[in-house]
Amino acid sequence: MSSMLLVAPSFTLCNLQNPKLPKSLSKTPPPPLSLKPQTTLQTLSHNLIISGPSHLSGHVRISGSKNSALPVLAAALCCSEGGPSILRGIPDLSDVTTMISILQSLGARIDVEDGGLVVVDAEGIGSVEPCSDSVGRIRAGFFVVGPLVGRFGEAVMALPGGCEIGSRPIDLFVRGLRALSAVVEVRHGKLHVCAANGKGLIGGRFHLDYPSVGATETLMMAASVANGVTVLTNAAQEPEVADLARFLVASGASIEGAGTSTVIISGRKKLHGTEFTIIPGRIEAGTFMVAAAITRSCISMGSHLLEVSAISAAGSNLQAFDFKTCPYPGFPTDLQPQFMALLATCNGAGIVEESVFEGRMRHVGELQKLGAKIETSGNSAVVWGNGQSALSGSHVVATDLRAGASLVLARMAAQGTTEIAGAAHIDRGYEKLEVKLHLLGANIRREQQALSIAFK
Ligand SMILES: CC(=O)N[C@H]1[C@@H](OP(=O)(O)OP(=O)(O)OC[C@H]2O[C@@H](n3ccc(=O)[nH]c3=O)[C@H](O)[C@@H]2O)O[C@H](CO)[C@@H](O)[C@@H]1O
Ligand SMILES: C=C(OP(=O)(O)O)C(=O)O
Repeated sequence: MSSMLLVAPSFTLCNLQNPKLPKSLSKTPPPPLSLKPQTTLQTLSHNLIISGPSHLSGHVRISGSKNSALPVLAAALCCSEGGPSILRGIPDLSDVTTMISILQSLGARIDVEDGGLVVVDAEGIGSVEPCSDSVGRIRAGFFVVGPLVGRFGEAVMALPGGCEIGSRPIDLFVRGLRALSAVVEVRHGKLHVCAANGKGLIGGRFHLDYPSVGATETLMMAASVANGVTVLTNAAQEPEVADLARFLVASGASIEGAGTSTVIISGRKKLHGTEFTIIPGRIEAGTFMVAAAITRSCISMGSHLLEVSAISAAGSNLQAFDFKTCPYPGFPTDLQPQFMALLATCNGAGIVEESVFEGRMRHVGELQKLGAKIETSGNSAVVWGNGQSALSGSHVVATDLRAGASLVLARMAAQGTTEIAGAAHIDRGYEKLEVKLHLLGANIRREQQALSIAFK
């Protein structure tokens, strides 16, 4: 039916000469398009309903780090002997569930217990092609290419997903794997990676043009189960990179310098299962610090590693500040939207520069709907803060994980009751955010609505 509709206008033009209709076409007008839905998809939309302004008090427990849990789960694929990897502090996040389904699609056996315990038995995995749908949902799904090609000499990967905050290419992964002697080709939209000699990867030197977290982690995993020594320069220095190295070393790898810009990995053919506890989430901790500051409250924080840590307190008269996001040890891009929300409630103008991701300003429009005075130019923004009463209620939409967090924070400072749609983005990286905020005194609840989407 659609091809007839497309052909019809051009036929009108040809018809002026000597119309010769192909047999498959006729001059009979097509039947009117049926508006009757043929397929209906039922899904749940998650909204957060927040009444503000809130005042917080009490203690919050920070969960394990998403960006540590995801690569450590991927790295468990390197462990081919000596029992399973017993991982503690793994947060209950939808990204973790997706990563677990990726490992299961490869044949890993996984037990998820209460309290953040996940046991991964990757000894008998029987596939080198993880579920494309799951890999396409999260950025870290792609990281399994490192363990797979390192251990089996082969991997077939769909392209990764993750927060839509820029183009997020994978060129550094590809060039890095090539430096370890892999052959990388794209066929039918998938990346086919194999060790050139048909056996395993061979260590090599690789300089990252940019200190990419994911590329550094992926290459560290691949090099841990390669032959020979690998040297990575201009490597990412994030604490999560160092945490991954701690896991790999506990599993038998030899890695020096992780957490600095030069990482030296001496490949070992086999890694073994181990017990490991991941670090708490510094981005979640930072988000709760902003929660305290934006509501001019005082809270304390603890985690599975440190029972009581810093008290976060804030006076009522906060002055604006400037910041620029950069790779570690610079200001983390994953806290930029939350701190932008805080700036909207400070006094004076603050300049925000986003240097890590070229598309991480999508929260600006939503913060503006809440009354924030923000002007953007490319990847910079000026926020004119106007004290705590600057924000008021409006329905807004979370477009990605940290954008969602910034809207929750801004809404807690704002007057009135409204909803934030798209809470599923927040669930990717925060464990029960609304429950934790509610326990601290925020007036916040989740509403699930059944949505029917009709396809014709
Ligand atoms: C699962 C995980 O750990 N996610 C984190 C990780 O993402 P991720 O590992 O994707 O972030 P990267 O450090 O790789 O990305 C930083 C910059 O490098 C660019 N780039 C990256 C790879 C590449 O091959 N080519 C390239 O140009 C990206 O487009 C981006 O502009 O680090 C980011 C930066 O701290 C965080 O925001 C993410 O929360
Ligand atoms: C960008 C983020 O995550 P990811 O890299 O998993 O998309 C984030 O955690 O803010």
